[in-house]
Amino acid sequence: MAKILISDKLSPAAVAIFERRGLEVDFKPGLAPAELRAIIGNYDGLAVRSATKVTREVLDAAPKLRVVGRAGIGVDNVDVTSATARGVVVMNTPYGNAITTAEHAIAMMFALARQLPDASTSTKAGKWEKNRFMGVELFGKTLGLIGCGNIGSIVADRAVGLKMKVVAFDPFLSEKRAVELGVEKVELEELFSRADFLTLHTPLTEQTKNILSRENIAKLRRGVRIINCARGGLVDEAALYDALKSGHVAGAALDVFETEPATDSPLFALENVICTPHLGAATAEAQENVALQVADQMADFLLSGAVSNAINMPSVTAEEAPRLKPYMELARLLGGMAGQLTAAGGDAIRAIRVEYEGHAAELNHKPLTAAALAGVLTPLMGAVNMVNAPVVARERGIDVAETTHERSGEYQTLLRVTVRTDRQERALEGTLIANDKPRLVAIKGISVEADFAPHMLYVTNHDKPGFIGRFGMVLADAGVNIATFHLGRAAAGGDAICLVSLDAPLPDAVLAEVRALPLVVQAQKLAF
Ligand SMILES: NC(=O)c1ccc[n+]([C@@H]2O[C@H](COP(=O)([O-])OP(=O)(O)OC[C@H]3O[C@@H](n4cnc5c(N)ncnc54)[C@H](O)[C@@H]3O)[C@@H](O)[C@H]2O)c1
Ligand SMILES: O=C(O)[C@H](O)COP(=O)(O)O
Repeated sequence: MAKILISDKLSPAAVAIFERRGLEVDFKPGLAPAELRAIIGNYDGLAVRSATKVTREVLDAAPKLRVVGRAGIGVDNVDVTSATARGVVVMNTPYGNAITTAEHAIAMMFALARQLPDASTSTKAGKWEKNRFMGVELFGKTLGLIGCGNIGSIVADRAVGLKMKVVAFDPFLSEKRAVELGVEKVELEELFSRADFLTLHTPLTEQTKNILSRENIAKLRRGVRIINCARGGLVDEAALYDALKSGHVAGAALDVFETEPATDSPLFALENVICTPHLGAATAEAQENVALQVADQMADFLLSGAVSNAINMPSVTAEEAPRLKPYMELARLLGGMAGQLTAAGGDAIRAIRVEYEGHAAELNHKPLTAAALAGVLTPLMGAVNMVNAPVVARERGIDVAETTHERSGEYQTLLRVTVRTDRQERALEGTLIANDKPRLVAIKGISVEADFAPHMLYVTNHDKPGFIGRFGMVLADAGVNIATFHLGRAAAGGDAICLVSLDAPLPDAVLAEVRALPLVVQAQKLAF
């Protein structure tokens, strides 16, 4: 039974889902990094929020780990590159806390406009400072939105409802979508010069890091108020401090910080700064949403292979997972055979092409191609799986192509995996028999129908009398039992193929004898 570790404070709903889905789950929020490293080796799945740092060291200590589920949006606490390299799927819940976070940004904007936290503190202290807390209206003001994805769009919608003008900078926002949202798409410089309020809703990336740098803060309209409910690191905190002190920035509301937990910061001393401890997603509704969603996604993946909201793998819906399963196996086996034969030749792979014909052409072929790549690359590079295979192929400079052919030939459904090296091109074709049983149907264009078996021997030879008898005798003399025997040839007297399945692995000495037989061109053991 697959085992899950929950290492952050997820809603108990997640535990209930895992248990209902028949998975073993340990709920251990607040583990120190060393404690996490000490136990992570026992788990197939790790569910986190933002507190757990899923570093390379954690992943190194997790040989069984297949999936990291982030109950939330930002995955900057997960080393996705290392996870991908180790074949671990990383998934998040991209919508579950978006409304809640957008509402927090709007709440922060109101709080800034009316200085609510300080006004509340002062009133509770028995002061009645009616003149001290003069606010500003939001009506008619311009809100500058940096990042207009899920959360930014919801913020825009609410701001439009408040009769604000919204200008947005987001390189991936289309004009059409901007019109639908009622926002004006602008360049960053224009946003800087127009915004009365500025709110950030981008992930933290190389491009967005310090997007509000000292230089950019200086370009902002005097008296601007800044809201950051996205990520610390988007704003240069030292520069913000100076701009708040000088009055260039009238106020800032920060939910996120360069270093978290943020327990000490010069910004805390400023009156015109409002801070919350990364509470953007902290509502009962959002936490229930993300916990349920991440638990279901992780359980789907571990139990059926369905993949949703993965950062590093193509999606497979729960409906298509059972249909794709036998095709994944076929793709893996064809790729595995091509990989073993190529590895034996010792040549570097230049290109891999995966073709889909007939029924196979109608399938979601991205995960199938990933399975075929994993099959090809594993014999050459060790543990490669569907998650890391596309990256491994890209890193090795291997061209990967996918082609679909709607027409079907002799078979109603067919996969063809072709591996090209500098010396040769080798294509393997396979189909599914009775809908789910993988069968090899051709090698290098030569028809040869065979089931895949754990131990096989592949021989290419010249099609001349005498080969089959001598070959059979070598195996018989060595006490090697042939389970199935399949022959194919390009033309009478031409290139021929012999594929046998064996009850046990072929001893190397016997393989050497087969290779030494007259008419044999190549002989190679295969294992599946
Ligand atoms: N405070 C919290 O508790 C909390 C909660 C949820 C999410 N978040 C943060 O909010 C961020 C946004 O979440 P989302 O769901 O809207 O993500 P999203 O992916 O839907 O939207 C992000 C948007 O940023 C845009 N973008 C990327 N690079 C940009 C750049 N250089 N300049 C301008 N725009 C750029 C993208 O095009 C995209 O539209 C997340 O990455 C997460 O870090 C924080
Ligand atoms: O990216 C997110 O979803 C938010 O930052 C929420 O983080 P949290 O789950 O730690 O509250």
